[in-house]
Amino acid sequence: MRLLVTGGAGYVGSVCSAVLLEQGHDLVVVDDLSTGNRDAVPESATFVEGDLADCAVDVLSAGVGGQAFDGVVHCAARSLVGESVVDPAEYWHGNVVTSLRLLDAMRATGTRRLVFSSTAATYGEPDVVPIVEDAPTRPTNPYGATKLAIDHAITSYANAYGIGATSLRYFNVAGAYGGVGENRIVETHLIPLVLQVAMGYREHISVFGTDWQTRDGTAVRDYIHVRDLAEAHVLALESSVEGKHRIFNLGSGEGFTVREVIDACRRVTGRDIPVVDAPRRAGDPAVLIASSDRAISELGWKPKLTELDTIVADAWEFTRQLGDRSHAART
Ligand SMILES: NC(=O)c1ccc[n+]([C@@H]2O[C@H](COP(=O)([O-])OP(=O)(O)OC[C@H]3O[C@@H](n4cnc5c(N)ncnc54)[C@H](O)[C@@H]3O)[C@@H](O)[C@H]2O)c1
Ligand SMILES: O=c1ccn([C@@H]2O[C@H](COP(=O)(O)OP(=O)(O)O[C@H]3O[C@H](CO)[C@H](O)[C@H](O)[C@H]3O)[C@@H](O)[C@H]2O)c(=O)[nH]1
Repeated sequence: MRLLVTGGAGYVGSVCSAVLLEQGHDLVVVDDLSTGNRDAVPESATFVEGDLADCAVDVLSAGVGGQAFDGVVHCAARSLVGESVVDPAEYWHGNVVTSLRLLDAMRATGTRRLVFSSTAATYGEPDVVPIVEDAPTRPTNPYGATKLAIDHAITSYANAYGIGATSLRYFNVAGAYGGVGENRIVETHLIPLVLQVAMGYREHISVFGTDWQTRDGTAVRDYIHVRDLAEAHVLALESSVEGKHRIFNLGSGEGFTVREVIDACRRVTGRDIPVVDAPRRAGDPAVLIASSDRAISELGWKPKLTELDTIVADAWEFTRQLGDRSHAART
């Protein structure tokens, strides 16, 4: 297929691009490099630097390479929970308006397949874990609200205009693949931050909240390897059904506390990782664990790299290889 990957210079988008290229697809990547890295885009993809909100129609109208597109993998977004609380306009415009422009461009150009990076943040604080796709959606921050709004728009566009769409609700993505991993200018995610401590770029890791109702008082998350995640995108594109919007949760189905993740990082790196207990972070739910049963049965998805130590080991390998070239080493 000839595919457009939005946000393909970002963490998830660049790994998805690498895996789609391995499967023989032809790719154009659009990214404004607001949080992505140009060198994360695979060499064999055509790269267009620009804001998707401005260039979606031009790119999809066969503006690059002169050929129509079969589908879009839409990863581009603003995705920092805390920032979305402080600056929601950036999120409603950057995520919702931009995605509507993309949907309109798909409609105008007859582009039939869409895979969208949705999130566990659409559910908010769950009543029951593991979380199934029919669980109530009550996002606790503007980031999750914008992603839910886009999911609703996609449902309407799919039903009315015949797009075959899939929203993949990722839980906590981690690990690395093909030389690409987490290397953001502003890093807020637990595993890359802990590994930065192991590298000596930070003095300690802060544990946000030690009084949650969990086995050790710290918050529980479901970590999914980015390689397994990318595979779900391939399956979703291949099985797309015109006029239908499907939603799938993607996680490993097992929850780990913040302290358990730090212990895994100590095991894998063999390094000292000092910890400082800190207050809860605004907007954080206590426990998020996915039920991925629907993706397994309907998409035929088979996550293979589900061990936490494997996920951390791949992230560590990437972090070490990147070394002084990382944003963390330079700040
Ligand atoms: N990382 C996670 O744990 C996680 C979990 C759930 C959902 N998601 C979603 O997955 C997607 C990718 O996340 P990520 O962790 O790779 O983030 P990221 O910040 O590494 O990647 C996002 C990319 O999109 C680009 N971008 C943003 N706005 C753009 C625009 N208007 N035009 C063009 N490019 C634009 C950025 O430059 C960046 O390269 C996001 O949609 C995010 O909401 C991520
Ligand atoms: O320095 C830190 C960073 C994080 N945490 C804790 O570690 C856990 C995981 O935090 P992350 O920031 O790594 O990930 P989140 O669970 O906040 O969010 C991620 O997963 C969500 C879905 O589960 C959303 O999709 C979101 O986009 C994505 O960043 C949370 O309890 C957080 O409070 C710390 O204790 N210290």
